[in-house]
Amino acid sequence: MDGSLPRTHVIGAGLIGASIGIGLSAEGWPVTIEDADPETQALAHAIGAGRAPEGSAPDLVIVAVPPALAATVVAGALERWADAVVTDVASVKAPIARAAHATGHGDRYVGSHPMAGREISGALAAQGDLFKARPWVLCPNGATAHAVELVSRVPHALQCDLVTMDADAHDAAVARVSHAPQVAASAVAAALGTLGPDDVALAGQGLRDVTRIAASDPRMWADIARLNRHALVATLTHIIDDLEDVRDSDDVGEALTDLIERGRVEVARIPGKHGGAKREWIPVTVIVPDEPGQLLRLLSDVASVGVNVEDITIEHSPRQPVGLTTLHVLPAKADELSRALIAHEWEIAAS
Ligand SMILES: NC(=O)c1ccc[n+]([C@@H]2O[C@H](COP(=O)([O-])OP(=O)(O)OC[C@H]3O[C@@H](n4cnc5c(N)ncnc54)[C@H](O)[C@@H]3O)[C@@H](O)[C@H]2O)c1
Ligand SMILES: O=C(O)C(=O)C[C@]1(C(=O)O)C=C[C@@H](O)C=C1
Repeated sequence: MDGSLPRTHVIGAGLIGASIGIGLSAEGWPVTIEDADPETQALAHAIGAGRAPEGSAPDLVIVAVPPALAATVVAGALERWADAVVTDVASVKAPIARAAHATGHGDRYVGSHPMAGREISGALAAQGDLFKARPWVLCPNGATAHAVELVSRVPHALQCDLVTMDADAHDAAVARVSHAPQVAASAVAAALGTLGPDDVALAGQGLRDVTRIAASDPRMWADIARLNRHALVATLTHIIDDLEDVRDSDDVGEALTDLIERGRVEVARIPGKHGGAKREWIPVTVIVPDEPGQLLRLLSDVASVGVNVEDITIEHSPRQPVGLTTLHVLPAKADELSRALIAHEWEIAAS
């Protein structure tokens, strides 16, 4: 390494590998990227996720393959490049750390886990800013200070919130904050199977909020469940016990009140957009005709007022040629935005 930016090689050019490649390349890092699938590899090069692999050895290797393959690919990279530091981004850390240490080169391995992703896979879904302001976990587990410093440059470059943890503690925590939520979202979505299309069309925002990740790739989650089975089963047992208490109670209302009250306490502890305290935003819902260009016109009108949109959600109305677009803004800005949009002849929905 010439003392500046590390020559970085990404293995696996799907959603996460290509997003990292785009993000680091945009920061000027020399990135090469490879994928077992030649079409995916060509696509990754075309979208700016890195150049084709070349002869010289990398300083840093980032393994972004499916979870079940991560241990083998990490071990292979440690053997292949004797001076390189190796990291991976798999959603479960302890089994991969064990495999890295079994090679005898575990001091050059630092496990990583960016706590951001999407419910769609593949390079086409990649975004260079996918990880911005999100937690990025490092599990050094016996790595050298040089290896930890080198790997930590990745989350710094991608403007992530760096968190250092032991691999087992990481796996226990993500069972609760990531893996069980996927199971719960899929179970709620699967329960819609008894309904016909007209009944499903009644869905409001509550169902959408709870089921976004139900569209996820089952292959990735099957790998994650197998690798983190123990912690996942413990978490599911906790959730199932709570659900059984509600189902079996003589007073279902009282049992549900207890569950919702405990849930309210815990949900308030989930950090908001930038990892800090959750911010209170006010929703301004606008009725937008389902026609090309209308959403763009709305956002231009919002921009002309100078109000920052903190978040945006779009709900399509199944039987009407309109969509409901909800703009989440700071409380001090909500009235000003509503008045300005009405002046621009937008219809505001009652909240
Ligand atoms: N998707 C998420 O939300 C998310 C978030 C954080 C971390 N992760 C972790 O990131 C990793 C990648 O997930 P993804 O969502 O990018 O998956 P993906 O399916 O989009 O991409 C994986 C890529 O790896 C390639 N690949 C498979 N075996 C390979 C090999 N031996 N050599 C080179 N390439 C190979 C595949 O062809 C594919 O393009 C997983 O380990 C996952 O646990 C995923
Ligand atoms: O936002 C999503 O789509 C995700 O599911 C991302 C998510 C998560 O649970 O937060 C999923 C798995 C990864 O290991 C890390 C991030």
